[in-house]
Amino acid sequence: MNDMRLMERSAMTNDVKISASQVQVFYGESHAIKDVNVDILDKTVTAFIGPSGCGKSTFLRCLNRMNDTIDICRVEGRITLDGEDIYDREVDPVQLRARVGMVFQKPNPFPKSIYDNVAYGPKIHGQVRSRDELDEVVEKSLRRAALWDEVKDRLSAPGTGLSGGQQQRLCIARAVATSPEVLLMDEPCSALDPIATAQVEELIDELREQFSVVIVTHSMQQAARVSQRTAFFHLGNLVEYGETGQIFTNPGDPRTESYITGRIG
Ligand SMILES: Nc1ncnc2c1ncn2[C@@H]1O[C@H](COP(=O)(O)OP(=O)(O)OP(=O)(O)O)[C@@H](O)[C@H]1O
Repeated sequence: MNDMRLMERSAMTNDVKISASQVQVFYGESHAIKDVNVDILDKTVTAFIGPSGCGKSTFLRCLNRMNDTIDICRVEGRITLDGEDIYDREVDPVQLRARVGMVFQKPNPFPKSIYDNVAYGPKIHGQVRSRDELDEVVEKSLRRAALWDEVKDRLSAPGTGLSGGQQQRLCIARAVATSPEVLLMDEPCSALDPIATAQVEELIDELREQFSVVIVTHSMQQAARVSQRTAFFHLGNLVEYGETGQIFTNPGDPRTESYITGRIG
C-alpha cells in the first residue's frame, strides 16, 4: 500500500503544468529575464530564490501575464499552461488569472466585507448560479485557507479589520475561491510574524495536494521547508533548477553554492 502511494505521488509530481521556453523580459531597454527555460510541475511547490533584483518577481508575473499591466514591460518566448500558449491572442488575461491565481507580498484585501472579498472572483467569472452556491464556495475557500473558524461569525465585517496574518489568509481564500490550477505567491509571508508564517506555510503544503504552487521567497529556510523544487535566479538568469534537497545540499553551480552559503545576496 505504501509503495503504491509512493508510486502515485512520484508519478503525480512529474506532470508538467507550466512550461516556459526561451523567456526574455525587458523593461524598456533593460533586460531583466534572460532566456529562461523551466518546467513547473503540477501538485508541487516550486520556490524561486536568488538575490534582490535577480528577476524572481518579474518571472513569476510572466506566469499569469501580470506584466501586461506594466507599460514598459515586454515579454518574449513561449509559456504554456497545460500545453496551451498563455500569450496567444485568443487568451483572455482575466480568465487566465482565474486559472493562475496570485497572492502578493503585502496582504491586500478589498475594502469590502470578508464574505465579499472571497465571493468577488467566483461572481465576476460567473462560476456560481445561486446565493447558496456562493455561500458554499465562500465557506469552502475560507476553510481551505484555514480561516473559517476565526471569521465565520463576522463574515460581514470588513476584511481590512483582520490581523495581518488573517488578511493574508483571506487573500489566499480569495485566490483559491476561483478554483485556480496554479497559485503564484510573491513573498507571501514577508509581512507576517512567525506564528502567521507557520500557518501560511502549513497551508501551502496542503494546497499543493490540489494544485501547483510557485512561491518567491527570500528565506532559504522557508524554501527548504515548503518546496519540493527550487529555482535559483541570478542577474536575470535561471542558474539552477532541481529538487529542493539537492539544490540546498549539493548545488551544481558555484553561484548557487555562494548564495546558499551566504556569500552572495
Ligand atoms: N516595473 C518595473 N519597471 C522597471 N524595472 C523594473 C520593474 N520591476 C522590476 N524591474 C527591474 O527588473 C529587475 C528584476 O526585478 P524583480 O523585482 O523581478 O527582482 P526580484 O528578484 O524579485 O527582487 P526582490 O527580491 O528584491 O523582490 C530589477 O533590475 C528591477 O529594477
